[in-house]
Order: sequence, then structure tokens, then C-alpha cells
Amino acid sequence: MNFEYSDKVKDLIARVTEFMDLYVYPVEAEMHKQVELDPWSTPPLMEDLKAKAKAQGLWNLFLPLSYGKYSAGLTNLEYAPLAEIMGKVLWAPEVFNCAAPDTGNMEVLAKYGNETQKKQWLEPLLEGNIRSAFAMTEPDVASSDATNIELSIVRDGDEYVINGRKFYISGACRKQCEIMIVMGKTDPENSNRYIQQSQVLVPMKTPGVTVVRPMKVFGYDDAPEGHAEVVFDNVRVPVDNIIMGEGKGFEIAQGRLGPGRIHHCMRSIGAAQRALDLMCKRVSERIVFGQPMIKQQSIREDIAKSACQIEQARLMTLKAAQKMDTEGNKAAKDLIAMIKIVAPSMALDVIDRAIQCHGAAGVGQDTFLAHAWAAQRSLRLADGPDQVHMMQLGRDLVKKVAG
Ligand SMILES: Cc1cc2nc3c(=O)[nH]c(=O)nc-3n(C[C@H](O)[C@H](O)[C@H](O)COP(=O)(O)OP(=O)(O)OC[C@H]3O[C@@H](n4cnc5c(N)ncnc54)[C@H](O)[C@@H]3O)c2cc1C
Repeated sequence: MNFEYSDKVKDLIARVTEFMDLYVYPVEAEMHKQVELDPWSTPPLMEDLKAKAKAQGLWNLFLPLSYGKYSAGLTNLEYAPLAEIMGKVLWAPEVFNCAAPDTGNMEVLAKYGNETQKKQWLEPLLEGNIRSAFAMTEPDVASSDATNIELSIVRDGDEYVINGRKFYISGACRKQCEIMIVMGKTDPENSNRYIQQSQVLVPMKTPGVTVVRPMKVFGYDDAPEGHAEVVFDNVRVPVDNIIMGEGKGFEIAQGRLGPGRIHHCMRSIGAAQRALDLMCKRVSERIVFGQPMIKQQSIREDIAKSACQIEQARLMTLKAAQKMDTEGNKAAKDLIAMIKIVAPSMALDVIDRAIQCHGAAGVGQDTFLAHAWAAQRSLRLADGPDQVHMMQLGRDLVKKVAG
């Protein structure tokens, strides 16, 4: 394995770092103020930053080479250090049009959408002109098992009629969110539970779609993105809005998750690294019992353990990314599961230590730590709870050895 970056990637790392230093970190407080004023709209500051990033060619870096004309030309391995830098500020990935759930939705449309769907939805998403959501989880069933999904999609002539309730649908609260990819069942009685599901494009403004409320994450509403509870009450869309065809929902969901999961992990590493950097600064400045905190052995251990954990996770992420690039997402399945199990918990450990070093300030609003902790804790659920990855990984590893 060779994780030495090419000159092209070194240049991008320098440019994304400089962009963050010049334009993102200095406006973190201002961004929060703008969000508070109008929680469910894209803040004007975000639009300014997007325009700057786009003008500098720091745009859509996430889309791997295999997506042809839509790709910015980077492999997963090359994108990893860039996503890590963006992950240091929760809202920064959007500045570069590299934020979930849009990234996953763009990948789905690029890979599985037809030409009309691409024109109508992928192109404005790639331009950053609209936002999107992916609606799978339902409050009434254990949604970590996609075969449980109950939302019904029934064909009626040239239309599908959709009924059901979803929650924690990231992005759907935002006024600029125009399209949802909705997972439901077109064939609930099929004896094969993996072809009961389909994915359908539902414009947010379709009659019968209601955003009931923003769900919270440890008290955070994560505006302007938010995580919506959404009701579908006799929602009608043309049959052409189906992606790939009936019964393909599960297959598309599987195809979407590999890249999305590893992108989350890259950003988790960035969040952990920023927490460690803050911790280092704090312990060298703060005097406890007559000397800087760093003079204490336990603090040095916290710093050392955090650095070890971050580097382990980083290397594992790079290995998974490289395998995706060289052998495909399916071949990298085990490594992606491993890093999805490891990275958010690692980030939680590191952020928790950083919180402790910061005392009360660590749980407050003056550092990014508390919100970062909440986001990383959610990631142990979102895109599949840890236990589901472990269940599948354990099963597959044993199969390889014992047949
Ligand atoms: C901040 C946030 C954003 C999200 N964004 C989206 C989104 O945009 N779109 C969307 O569709 N969903 C989204 N989700 C939902 C998320 O994907 C689901 O919460 C997740 O898939 C788990 O489904 P569930 O909540 O129904 O939990 P359940 O399926 O009810 O599982 C509950 C718990 O059961 C345990 N469990 C499950 N299986 C096993 C097992 N095999 N062995 C042992 N224990 C097990 C796990 O501890 C699991 O956490 C988001 C969630 C959060 C918190």
C-alpha cells in the first residue's frame, strides 16, 4: 500500500486547507447567527462561500472517477484527505458541494438514474442550486433492516400513489430541498423480501407531502439541514419517477451506502483531529494546580491515546478507499464495515477527552466540541447502527474461514 499523495492531491490539500483557514473558520459564529435568524433557509453566507469554492474549482470533489463526466477526477483515496479537512467544521462539506445526503443522492442519480432524471435533478444538484433528501427510516418499524420498510407505493395508471411516514430525513426541513428519493414497497407480498422495495423521486412540493416537524439530536435541530418527520398522504407522482424500475430499491440502497459510509468516516477523522488540536492548545495554556495541564501524566496519556486512535482509523479509511478504487465497492465491503464501526466511536473517544480538558466550556456553545460529539454519536446509528455492521461483518468473516 502506498498512501503517498500525488502532487495534484498535495495541491488540493493545500488549497482546501487555505480555504478553510481564510473563509470558513473565521465565520463559524456568523454562520450560526444567520441560521438562528432563519433556521430552515440556506444562509446567505453559505451561498457566498459556495460561490467562492466553485470559482476555485473546489467543487464536487467526492464523485469518483467511475462516474465519468460528472466526476471531479479524484479517486476515493485521493478524496479522503480532503473530506477529512472539510469534516473539521460540521457545515463545511456543503461549501464544497460535498455534503450528505446530497452526495449519496447524486451518486444514485449518476449511477442508476435515466437521462431525464439526471437532467431534472442531478444537474441542479451538481451545480449546488437545489438540495435533496433520502427518505428510508420509519418511526414504526426497525428501519436498520430495510426489508421492514412499510411505506406503500401503489401503481394507479400512469402514477404511483404513496402513503406512509418517515422520520430523521436529513435535509428535508430546508426550504431549498426540492427532491426526495423515497424508499418504499411496490410489491409487499413478494416472497423474496429483497425485491419488495423500490425508490421513487418525490418533489417536495407534491401535494400530500407534509414536513411534520424537525427531529432533534440531543437537543440540536441541526438547522438549516435538519432531520424531518415527513408524512406522505396519497402523494401522486408519475410512474417515470421510479429509479431503475420496480423491485430495485434494495439494490440501489446497497449501492449507495459504500461511498456514503466511508465519506462519513473521513469527516469523523477530521472532527477528531480538530478536537485533538484544540486539546493540545488547551492543555499547554491552561494552568491547573500551579502548572500547565500538559505536565500531568494523565493528560499526556489522553493526547497520546487520541493520536494513536486517529492514525489507526485514518490508515484503515485509506486502506478501504484504496480497495474501493482498485477492486470495487463490493470487494471493499468488509473494510468499509470495519471503518464504519471504528471511526465514529474513535471520534467520540477523542472528542470526549477534549471536552474533559475544556471543563464546562467543553459542553457549551463556545467550542465546536459538544455539537461534534452529538453528530458523531448519531453516526453510530445513521447509515446503519454499529450492531448491524458487526452482525454482517462477523457473519462474512466466519463464512470466509469456515465456509
Ligand atoms: C442524525 C440522524 C440522521 C439521519 N438521517 C437519515 C436520513 O437522511 N434518511 C433516513 O432514511 N434515515 C436517516 N436516519 C435514520 C437512521 O438511518 C436509522 O436511525 C438507522 O438506520 C436505525 O434505524 P432505527 O432508528 O429504526 O433503529 P432500529 O432498526 O429500531 O434499531 C435500533 C437498535 O437495535 C439494535 N440492533 C439492530 N439490529 C441489531 C442486531 N442485528 N444485533 C444487535 N442489535 C441490533 C441497534 O442497537 C440499533 O441501534 C438518521 C438518523 C440520525 C440519528
